[in-house]
Amino acid sequence: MPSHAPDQPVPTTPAASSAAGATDAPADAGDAPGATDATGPLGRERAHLAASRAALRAMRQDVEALDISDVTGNWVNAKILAGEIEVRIKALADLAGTPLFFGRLDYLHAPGVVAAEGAGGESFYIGRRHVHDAGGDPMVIDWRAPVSQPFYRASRVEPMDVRLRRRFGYTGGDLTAYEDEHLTDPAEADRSSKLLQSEIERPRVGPMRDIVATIQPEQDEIVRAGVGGTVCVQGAPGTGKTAVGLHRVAYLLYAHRERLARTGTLVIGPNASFLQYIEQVLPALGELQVKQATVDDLVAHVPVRGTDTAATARLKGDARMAEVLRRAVRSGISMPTEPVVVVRGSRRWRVPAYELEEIVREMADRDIRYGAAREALPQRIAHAVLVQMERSGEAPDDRVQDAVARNAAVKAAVKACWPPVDPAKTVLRLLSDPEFLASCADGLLSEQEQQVLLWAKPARGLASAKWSAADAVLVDEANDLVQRTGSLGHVVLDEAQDLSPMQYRAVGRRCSTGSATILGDLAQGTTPWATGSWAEALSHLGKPDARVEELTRGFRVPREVIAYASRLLPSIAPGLAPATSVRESPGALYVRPTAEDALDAAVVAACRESLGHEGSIGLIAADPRVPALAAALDAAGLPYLSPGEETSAAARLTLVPASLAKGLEYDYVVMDDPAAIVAAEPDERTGLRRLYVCLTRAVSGLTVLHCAPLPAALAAAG
Ligand SMILES: Nc1ncnc2c1ncn2[C@@H]1O[C@H](COP(=O)(O)OP(=O)(O)OP(=O)(O)O)[C@@H](O)[C@H]1O
Repeated sequence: MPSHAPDQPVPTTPAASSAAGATDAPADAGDAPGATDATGPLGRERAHLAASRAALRAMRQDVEALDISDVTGNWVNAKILAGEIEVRIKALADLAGTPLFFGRLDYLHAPGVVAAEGAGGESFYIGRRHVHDAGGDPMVIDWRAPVSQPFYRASRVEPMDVRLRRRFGYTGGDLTAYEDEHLTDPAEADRSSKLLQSEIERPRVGPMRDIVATIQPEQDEIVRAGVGGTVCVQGAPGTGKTAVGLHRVAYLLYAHRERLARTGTLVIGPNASFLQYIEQVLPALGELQVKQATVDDLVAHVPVRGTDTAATARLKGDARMAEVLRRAVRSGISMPTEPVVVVRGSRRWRVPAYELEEIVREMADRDIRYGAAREALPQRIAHAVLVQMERSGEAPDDRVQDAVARNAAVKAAVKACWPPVDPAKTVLRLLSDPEFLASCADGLLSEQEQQVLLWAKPARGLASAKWSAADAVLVDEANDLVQRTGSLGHVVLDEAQDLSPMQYRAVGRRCSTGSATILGDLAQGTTPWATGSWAEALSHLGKPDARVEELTRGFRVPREVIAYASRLLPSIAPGLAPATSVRESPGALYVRPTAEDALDAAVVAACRESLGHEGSIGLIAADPRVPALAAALDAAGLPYLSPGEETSAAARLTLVPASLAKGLEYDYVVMDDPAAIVAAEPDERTGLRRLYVCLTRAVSGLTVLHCAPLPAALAAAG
């Protein structure tokens, strides 16, 4: 694949930079290739970039100039329209430093036209958003459009009617290089892309960025999977799961904008600092409306002030709790023993107990929410009264039925046989009242398990209850039993391996009529209830038929580092294959034993050393070690950030507690004592998994400092 950089050095081999660009002017340039910047192929591409920028500015000015005073009849409509215009103006903002296009496709034939002798192919520039000129002709095509797809998928084996695929290289905001592939030219050798490689190897600073210019074919298959189906992606660290999930939302919003704008989309991540790390990816792709939340945010019906032991939390997250809660919510249902007598004027209407029982039993047998059944019952009883009225020659209408449904006797009967339920109070009672719990858990939970569930100090009321995070999930389930939770159009669930069955259910009801993208790595499961298989997780989510895909090519972790971390795999996830690394640099890996009293100083020295390199530095340590290391950094005068705070060229060092490292990445990682990271977890397997997560955060280099012996798997061989 030839690369070109007529005016500036780019990361290509001398052989690669010598040729084809000069003979391969853009298809629309018409004249012969020129030698100078302004008239040569690069010059013409730059001219197209400048013209596209101007066109985008004009598009934005057109929207800004819109006068809506005449078209909106009322204040509310005007507000809504003004809001939409504001969103559009923001989406059209030409983000400084973000290239407007990153690729070009020259088709052999006009898309959609059957091959015809001499038919002129069209040329398309592929970018982050659609740009058109004053006449409406496209200057840049959105990467999500069907016509852009071959940019990601076409190959020599299947060129997809593409004659030329061109990738552009930028330095800052300037177009400085391009690289061509002539997919139908049998004489051209297949070579890996230098621009792609340099993008992958690029040092990391700041929040996560989009990968729209370099999405790989196996990733693109997932990104463009249909909106109707749920996709589950198992992938080793750094294989691009998060990136793929975010680009998939952007793709779906493009392909099904109206439907998803109505139903909504949501990205669920493990914690607030992770969400901060990824929050700029979708806006950079022009998508400003996607909500982000943690699972805890979704179920925040009660204030969480308490904690559970691992055993209690695991049991509260067990799928059997769903049935315990169902019984608890419905525990008040009882069969009527008295008739209902409705007095209207001089007449009394009597619905006998056996008829009421039939109505209640039918409601109880039907799969409708407790609250919906409660609302329907008065109408059903009123209907029974109306039938009697009709039989006796009256002709009651709907208003009469409504009046009967509101009658005090009917209300009292409903209250007695189908009492109102407060979800939080129901859970509170379950966790505080041994007899109530025993009656709801009969045959489901052993006596011992019931003991584990009960609060040591029963709560007196909602205000004093010390709810834990797992309790809040139970309240969410109870809520849904009473009133159906609204479903969004699409939900992306990242780091999905860590959820409990009850948490999967909570996420599942938020996409019950939509679809989901489930992303995770079984080897990175660090909760006591982490899932053992995707089939199990998907069935709890209510999506048992989801397609499971695997990504194995790692874009983050260099070869030597991933090989070192993968030594842990046989003990933490025996079935999983280690990831490969597409990074060319093997990475720097140092493992340094240190005396215990010299550890802090050695860590500070390693941070200083790493700061000598370009890019971000993450100092990862067991949570209990963080205060001591913070003090050591302070004493050494090394400023540092917390996870979630944005790294910049000026502030590049982040002190990361091991529990927050998941999903993040740093150019250089300094790891404090691995044994302490393992020891901070409730059991060894979880500890080794946490260590695996921490070891796989490095993009360019990893320095491990240890005073305690390394875990056996790491110390062994190599
Ligand atoms: N096609 C690609 N081109 C360039 N960079 C990529 C590509 N795919 C992934 N990356 C980069 O690789 C890094 C890892 O990606 P990401 O965080 O999405 O991986 P992950 O599988 O979610 O990792 P983890 O399991 O650790 O959470 C990111 O910096 C991402 O931008």
